[in-house]
Amino acid sequence: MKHPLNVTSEIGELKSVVLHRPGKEVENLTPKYLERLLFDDIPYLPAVQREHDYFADVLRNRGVEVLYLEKLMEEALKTDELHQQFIDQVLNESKSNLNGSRQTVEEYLHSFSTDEMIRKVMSGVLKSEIEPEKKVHLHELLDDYYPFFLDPMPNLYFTRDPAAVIGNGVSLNKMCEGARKRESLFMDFIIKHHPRFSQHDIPHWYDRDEYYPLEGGDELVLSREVIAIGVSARTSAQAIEKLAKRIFARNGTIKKVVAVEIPKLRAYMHLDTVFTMVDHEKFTIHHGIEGPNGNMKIYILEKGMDPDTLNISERSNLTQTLKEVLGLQELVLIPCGGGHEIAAAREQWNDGSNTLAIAPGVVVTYDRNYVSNDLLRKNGVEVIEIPSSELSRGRGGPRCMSMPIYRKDL
Ligand SMILES: NC(=[NH2+])NCCC[C@H](N)C(=O)O
Repeated sequence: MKHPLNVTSEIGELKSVVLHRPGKEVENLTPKYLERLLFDDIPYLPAVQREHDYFADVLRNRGVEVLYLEKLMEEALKTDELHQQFIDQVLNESKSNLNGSRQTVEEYLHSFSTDEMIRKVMSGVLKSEIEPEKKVHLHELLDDYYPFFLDPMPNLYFTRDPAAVIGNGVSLNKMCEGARKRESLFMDFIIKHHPRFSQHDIPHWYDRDEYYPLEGGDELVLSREVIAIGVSARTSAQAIEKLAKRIFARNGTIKKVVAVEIPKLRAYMHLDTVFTMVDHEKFTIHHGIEGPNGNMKIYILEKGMDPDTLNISERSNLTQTLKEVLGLQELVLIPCGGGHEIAAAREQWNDGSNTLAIAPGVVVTYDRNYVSNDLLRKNGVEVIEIPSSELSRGRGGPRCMSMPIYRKDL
């Protein structure tokens, strides 16, 4: 039986991808909770869905199999036992908001069919949804002025982050921000229980119950031998070490993990917001991540003498390091917004460097980043633009909105 996961590069022809179409969860955003829920504005639901459908159609038209997170999840929860197990886990991980109403919320979730229950968990449960007569305890009756029993998960359409496929294994991520911690539950259940995956040997390079945070936007598969991981606002050095050791212990093809430190800023939250691969020797970059003279802190991790050690060596120049680890003579870095002081900052904020490669030299990008898109074309890249007025409000681009599970080997 063919293994269901295969990602040995960022640019190999994309065959299967997991997306999430934004749903009611984005309508549960209000100004008061925007910052905590990691949004800068409230997307208009019909428009954000139209844009997302356009994105999915672009992929399908290019022969990519588009899988939806909630559909996979519904297919995974086939028994009553799994249904119950999922509800239990969601409630356990949402404990602080339940206000003593665990049983009430549990009964409420059980009143839905599996697909509706999954959508409910994603969109959040408002206290006002549950009939007052079901509230029996004083603390339930008292208003604590917080509207949710279960917080909405508006960032779910960024399927890149909670889990990432590397080789034929998965990194089930420990999300850094409270607002996103529960998101990785879905892929965890899918990998364990969906028939497409459950029959296979799928190594876990990381797990969601680890202590140190690691997010998929920081994980880039540069080649069969090399992965790059951002040391960022969301991903810690300790997590990178742990993942590297697990990967090396498996003795597969990956020999190097390149840790790239980037400034810990909201605008640059993950490595893929400032750096993505578009072709064998072409990358987008936002120069704001480089220090004076283009210097950066880059470390190459390799297998040490015994399973518990790593050899770590330092580098300072991104171009040189990429040439070295990828064995390239030439390398082109395509600057976001052409490196112009205003255009670069504006387009980076709207994910101008965040490209999703669907084949070598073919990328999907947001239409609004026209300076970056023109420059990509001038560098011989085929650029497929998608509408982005609403999608971009969540601060993520086409790469963030996709979780490739199968790419053709280069
Ligand atoms: N891979 C990415 N760059 N993802 C972007 C995620 C954006 C999301 N609002 C967050 O703050 O987490």
